[in-house]
Amino acid sequence: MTSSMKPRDAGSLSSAGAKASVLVEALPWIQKFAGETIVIKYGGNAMINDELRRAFAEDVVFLRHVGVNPVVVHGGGPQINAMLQTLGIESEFRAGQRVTTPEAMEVVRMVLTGQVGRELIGLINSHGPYAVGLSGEDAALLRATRSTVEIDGETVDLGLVGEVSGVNPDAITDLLDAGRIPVISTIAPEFDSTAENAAPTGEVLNVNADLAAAAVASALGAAKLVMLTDVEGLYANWPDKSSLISSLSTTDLRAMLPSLESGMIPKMTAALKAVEAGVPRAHVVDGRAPHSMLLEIVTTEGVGTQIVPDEEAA
Ligand SMILES: Nc1ncnc2c1ncn2[C@@H]1O[C@H](COP(=O)(O)OP(=O)(O)O)[C@@H](O)[C@H]1O
Ligand SMILES: CC(=O)N[C@@H](CCC(=O)OP(=O)(O)O)C(=O)O
Repeated sequence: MTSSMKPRDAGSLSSAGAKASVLVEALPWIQKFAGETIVIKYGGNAMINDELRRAFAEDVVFLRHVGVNPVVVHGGGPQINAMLQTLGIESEFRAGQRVTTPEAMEVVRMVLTGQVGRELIGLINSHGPYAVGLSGEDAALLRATRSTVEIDGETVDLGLVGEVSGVNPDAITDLLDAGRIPVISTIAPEFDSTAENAAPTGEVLNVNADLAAAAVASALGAAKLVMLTDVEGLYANWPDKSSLISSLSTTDLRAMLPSLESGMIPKMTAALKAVEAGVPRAHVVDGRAPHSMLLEIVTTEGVGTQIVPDEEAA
């Protein structure tokens, strides 16, 4: 060999074959979802380290480059907890949602829109001018009414917590049409009723990010809702790790809902609402594994738990 010749190691052809088969397997899925909108909920518990956050940003940009319209809805529960703790503000969760006082609300808004959202936007935009941050307050994106939860047959007040009562999809589709990637923080102005002509009260409400993502996915007619979290998916007998469910119908999920705990309550309620509103698939995937979201979308096997309409589960 001369000095300009570089040796190729013997195994490189077979490893190239394996890489090519991954790409070829992705092709029908890329074709299926090209031109479609996929709503990706990035949970605060899945943003564990820089490597994972960077991998998430790469996946989102990958999807955009193969013609999919990704819409990111982010959480930030642990990040809000850390800031509340620093400021010495107490906060508790009921049925997986934060009881939100006016004092806590200011922190929720600051952390979600000023910290967590900003960081994601920066990571995505290290690949090009794609991400634009929106809160539910921007361009009348979200409307919300006060939300309560039922615990043991009792109605529990959550304070300044909202459920989405309306979505203005134009605020998102205008950005998608311009080739951008919307990154949504789930703060929403309060309206005094769900009616179209309802008046804003002047308050802003804290909306659970899973539930907001489901409302956004339904309003956009998304092809999928993918929720990244810190477990492999939904376990039938939590915390028994051998009981991971790969697929279940909306009827089976509805039956399971009363037995669910903590963060899985809003997450599975969101999945159910999205699929019942016509989103063909909702998925929960493990955000602690790099590129899990992309694997879910572009591989045949998929990962995590998927929720499908009853007629497809049969
Ligand atoms: N049946 C279940 N299967 C999986 N996780 C469950 C289940 N029941 C409760 N959980 C809890 O739900 C958590 C995920 O919800 P949450 O903490 O709100 O995540 P995120 O911040 O990603 O929205 C898991 O970490 C787990 O502790
Ligand atoms: C009402 C309510 O609980 N809001 C959530 C909003 C953030 C969120 O949902 O974050 P994760 O997706 O990381 O859990 C909260 O205050 O923590």
